[in-house]
Amino acid sequence: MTFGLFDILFSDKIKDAKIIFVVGGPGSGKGTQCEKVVAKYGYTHLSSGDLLRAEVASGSERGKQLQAIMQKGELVPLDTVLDMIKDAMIAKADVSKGYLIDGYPREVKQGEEFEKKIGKPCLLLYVDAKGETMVKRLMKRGETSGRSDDNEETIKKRLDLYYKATEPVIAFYEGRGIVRKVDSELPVDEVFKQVSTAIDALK
Ligand SMILES: Nc1ncnc2c1ncn2[C@H]1C[C@H](O)[C@@H](COP(=O)(O)OP(=O)(O)OP(=O)(O)O)O1
Ligand SMILES: Nc1ncnc2c1ncn2[C@H]1C[C@H](O)[C@@H](COP(=O)(O)O)O1
Ligand SMILES: [Mg+2]
Repeated sequence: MTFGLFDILFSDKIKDAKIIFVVGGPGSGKGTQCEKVVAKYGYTHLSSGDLLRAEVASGSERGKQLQAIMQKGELVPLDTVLDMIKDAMIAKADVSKGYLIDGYPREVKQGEEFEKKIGKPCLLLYVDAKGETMVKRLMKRGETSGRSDDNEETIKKRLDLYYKATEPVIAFYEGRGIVRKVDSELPVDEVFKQVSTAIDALK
């Protein structure tokens, strides 16, 4: 991997910005909590899923390929999603004091590559809910979301993949001591109190 002048300038610009990974199962409430963090703390919310859906909505050839993968509940290639996140971070580097990286890393390798190319997270917010709760929430959300992956078959695949590929991410960062778990079985505002406690504790 080579670093150019541009990468050095980017690293310098974001050196004081907090990077928070927001990890949890599909429908656990990551996006819901991130919106509240944006409102209270003014951080920049970057959801990897939202970035990918924007590419799909653009109608590009790449978007068509991504849609086929997401429809099946599978993960898109690491480089694609990391490049999108990095570009979105660069676009906000002058104004952002903190980044919420929602839905990333989905596997340990994604976390390692992020740290090589962008920087280290200071916190991993683990948004925890039971499998049955997540399925219920997504089935309900699917009535209005328009998301092609909010259907019974794809929800099951997304959940299986979460347990297999993403839960090890939490164990990986627990080893670093930066994981804070919030109980997303509780009402949204109660969950947010726990989220706020974790963010307020950051130096
Ligand atoms: N604590 C909560 N209690 C009840 N409903 C909740 C709670 N948090 C979120 N929801 C609802 C809002 C949505 O309709 C649905 C999923 O929440 P959302 O924030 O979109 O999850 P998510 O971002 O983790 O899902 P995905 O991984 O699919 O993007 O559940
Ligand atoms: N970090 C990611 N790596 C690979 N694929 C991803 C990532 N984030 C989102 N995706 C794909 C696969 C997911 O099923 C869909 C929807 O993501 P969501 O976080 O539920 O909005 O996008
Ligand atoms: Mg979401």
